[in-house]
Amino acid sequence: MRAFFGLTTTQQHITMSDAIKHECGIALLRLKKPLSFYKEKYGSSFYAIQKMYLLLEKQHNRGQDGAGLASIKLDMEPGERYISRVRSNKTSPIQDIFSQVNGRINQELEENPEWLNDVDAQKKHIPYLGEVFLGHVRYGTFGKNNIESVHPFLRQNNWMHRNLIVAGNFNLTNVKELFADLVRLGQHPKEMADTVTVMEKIGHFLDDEVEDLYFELRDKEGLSKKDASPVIGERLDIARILRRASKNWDGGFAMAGMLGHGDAFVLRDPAGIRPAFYYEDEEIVVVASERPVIQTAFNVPFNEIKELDPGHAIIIKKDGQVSFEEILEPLERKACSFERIYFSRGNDASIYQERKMLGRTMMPMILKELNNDVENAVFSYIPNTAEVSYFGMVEGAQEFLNQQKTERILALKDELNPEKLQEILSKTIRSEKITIKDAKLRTFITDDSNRDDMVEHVYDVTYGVVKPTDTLIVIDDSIVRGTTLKKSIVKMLDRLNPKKIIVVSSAPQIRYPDCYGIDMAKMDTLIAFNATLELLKDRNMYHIIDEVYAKCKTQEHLPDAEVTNFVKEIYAPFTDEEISDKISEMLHPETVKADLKIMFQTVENLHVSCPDNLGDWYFTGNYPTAGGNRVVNRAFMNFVEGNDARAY
Ligand SMILES: NC(=O)CC[C@H](N)C(=O)O
Repeated sequence: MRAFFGLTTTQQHITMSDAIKHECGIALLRLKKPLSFYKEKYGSSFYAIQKMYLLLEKQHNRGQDGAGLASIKLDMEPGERYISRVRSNKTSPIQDIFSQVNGRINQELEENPEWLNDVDAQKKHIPYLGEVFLGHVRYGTFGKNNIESVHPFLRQNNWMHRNLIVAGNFNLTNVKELFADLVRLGQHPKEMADTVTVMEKIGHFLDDEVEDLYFELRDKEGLSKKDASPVIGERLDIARILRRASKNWDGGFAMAGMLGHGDAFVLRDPAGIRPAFYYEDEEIVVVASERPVIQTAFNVPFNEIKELDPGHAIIIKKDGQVSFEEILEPLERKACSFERIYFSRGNDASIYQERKMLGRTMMPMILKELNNDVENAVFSYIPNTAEVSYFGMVEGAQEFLNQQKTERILALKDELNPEKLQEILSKTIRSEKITIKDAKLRTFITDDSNRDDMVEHVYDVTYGVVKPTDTLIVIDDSIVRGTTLKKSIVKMLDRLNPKKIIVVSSAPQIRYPDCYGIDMAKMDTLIAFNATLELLKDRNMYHIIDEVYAKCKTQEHLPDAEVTNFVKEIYAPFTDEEISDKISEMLHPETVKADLKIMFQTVENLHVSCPDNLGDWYFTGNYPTAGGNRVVNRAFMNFVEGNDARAY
């Protein structure tokens, strides 16, 4: 039964109604020196834990469903704990895990003050005080948000090197097949979670490798079980394990792992869909999903942080040796452009420029809509992710105004006097902070009609800067479902009584589902799809839906490589503009007096703006892996069949 009155956290539902589910973030850190080194140089043996906190906190943009941290202590004696792990799916999960970690550490130090400066004793007794760390922030794309789904996942064993800890930013299109493979191998996975499936896949070949090595050491070198153990750790061929494990993975991934004895790795998918960056010096090796995170946490320059090559793994052996191995043959590079548009932090040196370019390249379309009348225009943005593209848009507007001024000055030439010149030069682009996000807004009463009313107030507006003759141009990073726009933003903006509202999306129309790590797997959650359905109805072309469905259906049993994305056919009869106009119509609330125009970035300009991240399947339907075509057809069939499931 619904609670009638009480402070409920519909905040989540209100502010997230339109937001795309972000990505996951990973952070792997290896200390190359003994703990005493960090204590001496940086004043604390908890150096790595502090760095892990920074690495995760600086990636909190990537996921708020949960967070986790695991650590490995090297060279511990039998019977001593060497693996620690903590996970949380509370409201502020990163805060929660680190307050648990700190709590444990402080408690141990309070109870044993003699350990305060004794690094050896600390390592022996205090949890988390290790040399290899794996952290994760999660936004689920598979299964639920329960604590069992929070990374890192742990596969325990009494053999040190058979302990496997895994965390990833990933989504595979064929998890169900991989799961079936495991069952075929005689395994009995205890849950149907994608991360468990991936981990068990790696674990299976890890076990194999350990066993092979053991028999080899026993038979050829006559080593006892006990003596073989450390040698197995040294000789474990991580690349071979990863090659065998990932052979049939279809998807986007940055999979990170640690083994009980201290080896660690990160493997990136062959199309480079998911990001991974690394940095190494004499003291540390670090891998994270975003570059500036490493820059900030370790104060190192941009060009010293490298991107992990697609299809490659960085492998850090227990002895600190770092190597890079090709695990999967690289495909054409199709790094996810949404990382640049929206997910990743805008303070990355390249992303910052790319986002500005995304705003700037929208200018010709905006000017056309304004009939070049920039004087009666107010430029603004939706906080906070569209802020950078807004700067680019305003720069573009300024450039246009300067051109106009130049032309006027040149036309006046002889008649020019200081007053006239002053008058021309005094014109500026009006750029204002119009929308304010009141993220903390909560509702008291949860019945739906009231909620809509409250949703309207998630954003507030700045009064007094817009005239009734003005057009208000507001840039947003992307428009998925359009719910927040319709229910909140447009209504709020209309209170300022502008003549017209233009909402600019720095991303193109999202027409297809994602299956590589963004939780966007259903067609009818996309406004571009819904608008296209309306257009098909308007023009008596709805039969296309049945035809495409029939075509999808015939492919159901084809191998992935032979599947075609037939969903493209439903968009084919229409121009981008027609779809955008339909979207404008659909997102125009009845009560709003101002004209509304919604315009989207073009795919060409997206590529111009983000030249290294050409992954654009959600806009174009061009999936970089074969499984993508299966997923998009499945998503479409799900829609037609009224099935609300994710399509992978
Ligand atoms: N966004 C992600 O990378 C999610 C990772 C994984 N598929 C999960 O749901 O836990």
